[in-house]
Amino acid sequence: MELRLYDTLSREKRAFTPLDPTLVRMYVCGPTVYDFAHIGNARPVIVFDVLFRLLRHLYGAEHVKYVRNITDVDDKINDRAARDYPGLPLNEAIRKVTEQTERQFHDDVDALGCLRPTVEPRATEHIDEMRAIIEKLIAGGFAYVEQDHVLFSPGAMNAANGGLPRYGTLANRSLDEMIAGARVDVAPYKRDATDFVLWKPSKPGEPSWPSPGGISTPGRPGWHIECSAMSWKHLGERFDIHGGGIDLVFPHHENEVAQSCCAFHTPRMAETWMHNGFLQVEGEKMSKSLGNFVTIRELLATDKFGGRSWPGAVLRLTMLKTHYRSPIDWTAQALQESLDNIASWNDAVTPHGLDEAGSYPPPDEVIAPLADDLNFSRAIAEMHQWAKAARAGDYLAAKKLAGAADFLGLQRVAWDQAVQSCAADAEIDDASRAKFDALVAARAAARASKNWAESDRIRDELAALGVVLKDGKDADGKPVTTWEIAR
Ligand SMILES: Nc1ncnc2c1ncn2[C@@H]1O[C@H](COP(=O)(O)OP(=O)(O)OP(=O)(O)O)[C@@H](O)[C@H]1O
Ligand SMILES: [Zn+2]
Repeated sequence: MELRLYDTLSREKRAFTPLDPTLVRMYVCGPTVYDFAHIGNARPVIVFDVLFRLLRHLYGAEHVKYVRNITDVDDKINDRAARDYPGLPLNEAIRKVTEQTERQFHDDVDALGCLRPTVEPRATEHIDEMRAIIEKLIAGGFAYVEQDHVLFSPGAMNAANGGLPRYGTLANRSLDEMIAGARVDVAPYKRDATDFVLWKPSKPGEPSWPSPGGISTPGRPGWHIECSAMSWKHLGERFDIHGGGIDLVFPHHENEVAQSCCAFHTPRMAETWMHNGFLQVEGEKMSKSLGNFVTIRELLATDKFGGRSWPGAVLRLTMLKTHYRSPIDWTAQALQESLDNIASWNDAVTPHGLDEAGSYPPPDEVIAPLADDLNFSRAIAEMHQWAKAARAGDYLAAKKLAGAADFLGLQRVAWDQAVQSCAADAEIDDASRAKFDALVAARAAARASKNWAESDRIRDELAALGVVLKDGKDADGKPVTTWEIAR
């Protein structure tokens, strides 16, 4: 079966041909480990997990290598470590934060039915490779040392002749435009506004390593060089697929391409670039900085979103109902629908006595849409058809439904329990009720004083709790706003 994938670089869906069919190589940018992952962060993990499963199916499980890194060096990690463990030396505190966050991340994505990647490299274990790439870039005239920093020069890359891609191609931006649009207050160690950091000095007490480029003081790597180094170490100079969220296209992936292609004198880093769309709340990207996020853990184990906890299979199915490149609006109503789907699938397969832990083969009717740039919703539409037939007594349809669910990682073993635990409509407790009432009142006050920004902020905060606002009229016909759990 032909696999077709959309490539961000060429902006088209193309037939996928691995560089080496005996080892298909995929790299996906992983989490920065300083806090619980939110459900937006789970989207690339789930999307590329399905692709990993598909590649294993098409090429053989032992012929696919999936690398997803762990970024364990970052300012946000340092800040969190200093805040949470003020009594400990910073390096020890950092280790505590990163080890604990990595464990939490694994528990969470395991619960979402994701397979572990073949390799999960940590940035701090690849500093030698980062230094080696930086030395190559300096030697090639693509990078320079200034005030104990090493900077990459996109201008030098585009001035070089022969065989290199032009900087800006992946993001579809021209360097000239970027220069024109650059802010005026450029850091003093940069020759050009578009130059980016490969290596920087560490502050006292921060993690540090011997620096490249003849710099005598110890330092630490920039973020982009980490992925060039880890993909090189585990997949080589060129590999098949590089993935991540759409927000990573620029600057992160653009800079990875620049570093890797200039260091290894190659025209491409990855043959296919794939990016998932945003998971959104009320039309905005779910993100830590906007504060409109709900963690995977909260969804699985608390009633923070939509007034009840949600089984991993329900979260996963909800994620798979939307094409991976389209935005998803994350609502309690969508989760409730997925829960209903799983309940009805459970009813459809249970009478046929299929082995719940057994892995039935995925039907071609599911592989075919997935091989067409991961068309999840067409695959799920097939599952609904089989459920209908299975309910009417069709054993083969039940087996196909089970096979599709197993292939998609929808954890059939947990269906029965999931359905039971969610059967009773969760009661909204008094504390939540009081909190929602207070937020609605605060929003009304903000609107009365024409503070629209605050009123929008509160609406978003409620949306992130799975609560929607309802405009209505009171007994005297005056407009009032009430709330309800989105269902
Ligand atoms: N709302 C979202 N929808 C889809 N993917 C997302 C979303 N937010 C982050 N990602 C993806 O999650 C992965 C981990 O990213 P990272 O650890 O940098 O999170 P982040 O972008 O810092 O989160 P935040 O945006 O909340 O600050 C990346 O592939 C990123 O593209
Ligand atoms: Zn990366």
